[in-house]
Amino acid sequence: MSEKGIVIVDTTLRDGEQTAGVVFANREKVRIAKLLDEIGVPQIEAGVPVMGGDEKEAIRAICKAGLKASIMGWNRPVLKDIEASLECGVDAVAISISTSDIHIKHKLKSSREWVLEQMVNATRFAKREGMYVSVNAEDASRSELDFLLEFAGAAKEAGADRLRYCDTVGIMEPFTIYEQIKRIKDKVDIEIEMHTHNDFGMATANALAGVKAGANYVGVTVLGLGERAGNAALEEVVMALKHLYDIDLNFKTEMFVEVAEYISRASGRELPAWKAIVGSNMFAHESGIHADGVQKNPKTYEAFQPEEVGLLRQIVIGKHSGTAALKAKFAEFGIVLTDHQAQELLPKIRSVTISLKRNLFDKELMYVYEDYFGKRD
Ligand SMILES: CC(=O)SCCNC(=O)CCNC(=O)[C@H](O)C(C)(C)COP(=O)(O)OP(=O)(O)OC[C@H]1O[C@@H](n2cnc3c(N)ncnc32)[C@H](O)[C@@H]1OP(=O)(O)O
Ligand SMILES: CC(C)C(=O)C(=O)O
Repeated sequence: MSEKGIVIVDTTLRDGEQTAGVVFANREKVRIAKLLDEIGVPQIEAGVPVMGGDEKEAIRAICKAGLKASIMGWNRPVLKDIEASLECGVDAVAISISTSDIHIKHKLKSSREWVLEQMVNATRFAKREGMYVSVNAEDASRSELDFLLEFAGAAKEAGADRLRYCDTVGIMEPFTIYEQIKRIKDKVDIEIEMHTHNDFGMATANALAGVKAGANYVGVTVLGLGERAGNAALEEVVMALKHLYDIDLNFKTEMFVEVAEYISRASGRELPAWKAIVGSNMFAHESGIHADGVQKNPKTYEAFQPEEVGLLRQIVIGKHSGTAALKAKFAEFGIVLTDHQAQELLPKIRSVTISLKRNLFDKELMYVYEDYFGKRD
């Protein structure tokens, strides 16, 4: 594990907004930045200043909002990009260029030498302007390692503060990414940020593997929003660091659901019930054995306490419920079911849930009870 503290870099406002079809209104961008700042994000990548217009205005407004967080603008290693960032008032710039031959040849239609030259010149320029500089190796995971090392070394020499290792198309897995990050850390004395995409569902695991290998910055987005299958999710990385790696970044995690719901609304993207950490099913228990266990001790089927992320525990009565859940549910209505009554009621409830193809609401449960045992006094 890295000896340096782990720093979260949230890019919901840049890579998150690059999700095909997503647009945040300017006031939403500012509100999101304030929320991220409030929960404890130390660095916010606010967008792409060279786009101009609304984007530039929103970034400028975020810079003027008096936040504690560092505000970063994303740039190509191009003078007009960096000048646009400076005009917004950011204190940090991402200077991004591809290091893989596939990108260099087919996208940039250029050479490795050109890539190095652009990156070095842009980094020197940004440093002269007093910026914190993160040099981004786009498509690092498909780059030849020797060239990536040369790029990292040149970035360091030009004054870069860190290297952002980008698994741009999300093709890495944790064991390989661990080896790669370790190699870079062994060869070049530079801090590393993990920027991982989720094309194979491994963005969070890959980010954590990078941390284990010595990376100490982790790029994330709320809900894992981002290009294609998205990025490593803020809520997953922070909670995994806390509970699996014992690294508590002191985030206001109890606001995670509020923030996730806001981003979901602002992006027009669903917050799935089964979403790790913040989905409404995280602490909903239907299966009889689970509901029974959780009532005896929540730790039996919960990784952490629901309040820690702003959720509540729920016992759901459905097809897979058992008698312990039924008794607990009816106790909430002030009805004490005997073991015998619970056993009699269970098959009736099960058959209603099957015919409705869903769990039962409280009122429906009472109707089944009254149909069977008669109306309560
Ligand atoms: C992996 C990532 O997430 S990278 C970040 C991607 N984000 C975005 O693209 C969102 C914001 N982008 C934009 O608003 C626009 O694409 C702009 C303003 C950056 C550029 O717009 P345009 O000038 O119209 O160019 P367009 O988008 O069509 O094409 C991109 C150009 O940038 C070049 N380019 C791409 N990456 C880089 C780079 N890192 N460094 C230098 N040039 C680059 C491409 O080769 C292409 O140049 P060409 O027109 O000479 O072939
Ligand atoms: C440009 C970088 C930072 C990126 O978003 C990626 O490679 O996925």
